[in-house]
Amino acid sequence: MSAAAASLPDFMGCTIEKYYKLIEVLGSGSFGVVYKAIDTREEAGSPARHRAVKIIQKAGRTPKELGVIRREVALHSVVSDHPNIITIHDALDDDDYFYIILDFCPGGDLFYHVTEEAYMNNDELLRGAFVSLVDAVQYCHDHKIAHRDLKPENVLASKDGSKVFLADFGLATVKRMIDEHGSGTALYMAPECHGKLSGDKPYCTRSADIWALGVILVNMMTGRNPWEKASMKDEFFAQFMNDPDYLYDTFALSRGVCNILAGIFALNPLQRTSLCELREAVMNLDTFFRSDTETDESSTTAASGESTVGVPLSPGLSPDNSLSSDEEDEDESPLATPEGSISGQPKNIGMVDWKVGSTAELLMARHRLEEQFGAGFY
Ligand SMILES: Nc1ncnc2c1ncn2[C@@H]1O[C@H](COP(=O)(O)OP(=O)(O)OP(=O)(O)O)[C@@H](O)[C@H]1O
Repeated sequence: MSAAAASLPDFMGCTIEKYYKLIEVLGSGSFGVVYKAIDTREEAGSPARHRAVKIIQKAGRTPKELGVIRREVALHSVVSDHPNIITIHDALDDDDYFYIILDFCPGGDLFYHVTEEAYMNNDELLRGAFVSLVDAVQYCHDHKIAHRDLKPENVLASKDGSKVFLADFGLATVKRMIDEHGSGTALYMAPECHGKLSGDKPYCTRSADIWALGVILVNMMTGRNPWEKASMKDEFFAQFMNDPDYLYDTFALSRGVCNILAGIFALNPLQRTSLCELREAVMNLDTFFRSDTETDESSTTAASGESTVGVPLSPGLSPDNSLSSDEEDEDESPLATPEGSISGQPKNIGMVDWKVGSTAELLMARHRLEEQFGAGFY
């Protein structure tokens, strides 16, 4: 049981905002507990009948931390109409809790499907799911939002793993460049996010998202991690840096996908494959996996079909996935305090103030300025 789950009362059987009856605990994370709910307005059998309700306690959080939660909901709301991003239907709060009403996703998260090896040696399932994820991230970037914590645990999936839905915008930002190092989940962080390799310089949040997609692709193809941390102190990453064939030699992957990975894992973020290029390359790829012929010709570890190469998967390693991010001090986004949202009875605090209001205006203003003066002016 997570700390959040332990400190929250049992909401089972409660009805939130007159309509959402909580019927089952789906899981808990660092900050809240997620229930399956029935929307009592919907007929039995309607796809909209089931919802997920995430409940986050306010007690013990600073105003800044509460602002981070509101920002998460606000940024998620901006992109939640994409088919591969989990939909937020409502965001409510009362004196004590936030209640975030989401699409119910019955298939668990991508981490589960990766551990079940759902995508291994299944080119079309993998291609469809991975490209959907790329599309979701592209949609975020088109709306000036970088996710910053892309990992299989933050992607929900359909039961067969063919459909994926990006979730958990807790670290998302509208900043293109950021100088906050070490924020995210180490396994998925690009070298420049750790700071050392790039001299602690500010880095591009969207390029870092692309790197994380590369690690997720390795997870989906192999059920393993390529390294624990993209740092020269990491034995596997150091091997990758010294040998361009490291991934090809380690895993039973096709030459084609290793070339794609080489573009994603470019050390220089400016040389990293763009999302458009990545999508196109994956769509045009013959196969992700090493063919028998290719395997016969190779005398590598990968050729033996060995599944203990690379780094094993380990869930939930997000030591820096913190609510107390210093980013809030300088966040340019005026999202922190939607009027009237903190006190009083549970009510709809969200979609008008947060979605159509300041966030959207800010993003649109940025978009116009970028069109006028070019990207990167801020
Ligand atoms: N929309 C949803 N539909 C179905 N299950 C969900 C949904 N959202 C979350 N869950 C389930 O609830 C669990 C907890 O989700 P939550 O977002 O609180 O935490 P997390 O992502 O595991 O952790 P953290 O917030 O610490 O990153 C998830 O692992 C998932 O199994």
